[in-house]
Amino acid sequence: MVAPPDNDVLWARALHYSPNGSPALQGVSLGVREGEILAVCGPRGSGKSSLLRCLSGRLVPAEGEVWFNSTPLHTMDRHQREQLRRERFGWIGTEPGLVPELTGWENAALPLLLRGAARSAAKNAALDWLDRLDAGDCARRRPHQLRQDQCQRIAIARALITLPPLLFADEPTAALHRADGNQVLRTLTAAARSHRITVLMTTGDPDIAALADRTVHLLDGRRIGATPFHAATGAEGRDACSLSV
Ligand SMILES: Nc1ncnc2c1ncn2[C@@H]1O[C@H](COP(=O)(O)OP(=O)(O)OP(=O)(O)O)[C@@H](O)[C@H]1O
Repeated sequence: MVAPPDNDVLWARALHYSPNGSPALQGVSLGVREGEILAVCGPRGSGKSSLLRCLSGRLVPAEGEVWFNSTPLHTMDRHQREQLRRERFGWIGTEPGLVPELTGWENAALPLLLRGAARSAAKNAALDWLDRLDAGDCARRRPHQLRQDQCQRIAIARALITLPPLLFADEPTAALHRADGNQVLRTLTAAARSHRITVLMTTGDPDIAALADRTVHLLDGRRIGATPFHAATGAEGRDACSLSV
C-alpha cells in the first residue's frame, strides 16, 4: 500500500467500480486538499455519483485505494466505515431526504440530537444555520409545507451543523430551479470556506462548478483532465491537483 501525500485530506488511487458489469469507474485517481472546494463534472452516466460514493465510503470499489488523511477506507470493515462517515463526513444528496414528521429545525438538528446534544443547544445551532442559509422561516414548519429549495436548505444545514471536516454533495442543486440552485450553492460554499470545510461536489452544470476552487472532469468513468478554476482571472483559483490519472 502506498502512503497518501501529506497535503491531501482525501486521496484516491486507481478506483475501479463496475456494478452489475457496467464499468462506472475505470481507474480514477484524485487528491483533495484541506479546505478545498472541488467540483467533479461530467455528463450523465460519466461516473460522478459512483466516484463520490466510493470516496465517502458508501461504496467499496472493486479495485483501488481511498485514504482520508492517514486512514485507509478501502481496508475498513462496514462498521468502521459507517462510524467514520457518521463522525467525520457530511453528505448532501440531490433529494433533501428530510424526516416528514419533524419540523425544519428538528431535521437540521438531527445529527446533534443523535449525538446526545441537549435539545436547547441543538435547537439554537439549527436556528443559527437555518438563518445563515436563508431558511429561518422554515424552522417551525414540516417538509410538506415547504418548497423544494427550502427543504434542500434544511438538508444543507443538517450536513453543516456538525462542522464535518469533509462534506460530500452529490448534485446538490440538480432538483432546484436554476436561480435557487445557484444561490443555495453560493451560501453553501461561503459557509464551507468560513469554517474551512473541505467540499467535494458533483455537478453537470458549469455555473455551479464555477463556484469551486478546482474542477475535475469525468467521461465514461475516466478522468479527462484537471483545470485549476479561475485560472484566467486568478480570483479564487488554487494550485492544480497534486495527482493526475
Ligand atoms: N447500481 C448500479 N447498477 C448498474 N449500473 C450502475 C449502477 N450505478 C451506476 N451504474 C452505471 O454506471 C455508470 C455511471 O453512473 P453514475 O450514476 O455514477 O454516473 P453520474 O455521472 O453520476 O450520472 P447521473 O448524472 O445520471 O447521476 C452509468 O452507466 C450507470 O448506469
